[in-house]
Amino acid sequence: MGILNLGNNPCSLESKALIDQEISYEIEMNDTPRVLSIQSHVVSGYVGNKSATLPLQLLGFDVDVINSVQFSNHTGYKVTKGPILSDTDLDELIQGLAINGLDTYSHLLTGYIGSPQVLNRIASLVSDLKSKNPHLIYVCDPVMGDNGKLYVRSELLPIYKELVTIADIITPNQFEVELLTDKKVSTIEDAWDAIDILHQRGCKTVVISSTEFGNDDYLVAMASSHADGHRRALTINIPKLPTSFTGTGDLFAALILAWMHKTNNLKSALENSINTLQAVLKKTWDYAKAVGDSRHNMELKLVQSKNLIENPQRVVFAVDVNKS
Ligand SMILES: Nc1ncnc2c1ncn2[C@@H]1O[C@H](COP(=O)(O)OP(=O)(O)O)[C@@H](O)[C@H]1O
Ligand SMILES: Cc1ncc(COP(=O)(O)O)c(CN)c1O
Repeated sequence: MGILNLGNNPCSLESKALIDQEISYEIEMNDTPRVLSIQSHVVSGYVGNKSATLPLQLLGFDVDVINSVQFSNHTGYKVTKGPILSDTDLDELIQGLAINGLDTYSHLLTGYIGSPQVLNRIASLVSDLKSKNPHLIYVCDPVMGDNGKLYVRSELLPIYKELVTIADIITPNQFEVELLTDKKVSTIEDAWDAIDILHQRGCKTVVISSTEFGNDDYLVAMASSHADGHRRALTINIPKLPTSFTGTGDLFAALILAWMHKTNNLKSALENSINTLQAVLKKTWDYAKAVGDSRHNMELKLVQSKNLIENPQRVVFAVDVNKS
């Protein structure tokens, strides 16, 4: 806006300062990370892209959104209605972006995808986007189900088993780890074994959003990465709220993406993500307790948590685990 006022005396010191300021804004804009996020959209509530977009934007990302479904609400309500994106719809959107030169991204994030045909397109999309930006990070949240129940079609599983091998970061929950590895995960050692299987298949960073091994007080999130021949393995205990939420996995994947980019440090990324989630969930649960815990009242209180997302307060901390 300074530039518009420069007409009269473009050589003055003041105007030069304004021009310098404009240039630095422009550089900042060019440096802004750009995420292509392919997940569900819900008209009402906060899952999928509705859960991921605002936090990514608040943390400084431009977010380009493709809605894999447009549902009235998440699948936990009495009914869920709305259209599912087809593979030809996806192809058209990607083509439009490519023709206009809009397909250079720093990150690709995929979450809830309702159709096997669309999920089948993601591997080639990853390689196309990596040909535009070889440094692109692909974060795959293999959204399939929770607590032993699938909430997507079972044909998605074999496709995810392939897809996670080309992802840079994956963020499954405990049930999804079991599905991906065909391995029952009943103890923390089972979980480390499953993580090793996923590393052996090619995934560099595995973050399990939560595990539960019979402890009523804590969930445990686990993170492990192999980078430049160096292994880092972490766990973090999460005080458990006595209820269940929806959209938390989607928020978690978005936060991990954002904080990995901002800190380039698995421990900080895990701590910031978990602490943000705890603050958002506490706000959500306090509200639901006060007004009644209907599905609608249990939707994440994201908008109300703007400051907590921007400035996570670290209350719980990750610990290193010795793994070779
Ligand atoms: N009942 C709960 N109490 C405390 N934190 C929770 C609870 N449910 C979810 N979370 C938080 O949300 C994150 C993601 O939840 P999770 O259930 O693992 O994902 P998903 O929705 O994919 O199943 C966890 O890491 C945890 O921080
Ligand atoms: C449309 C939709 N999108 C995404 C999700 C995933 O939610 P969560 O983050 O809790 O795994 C759900 C949960 N059933 C859903 O119904």
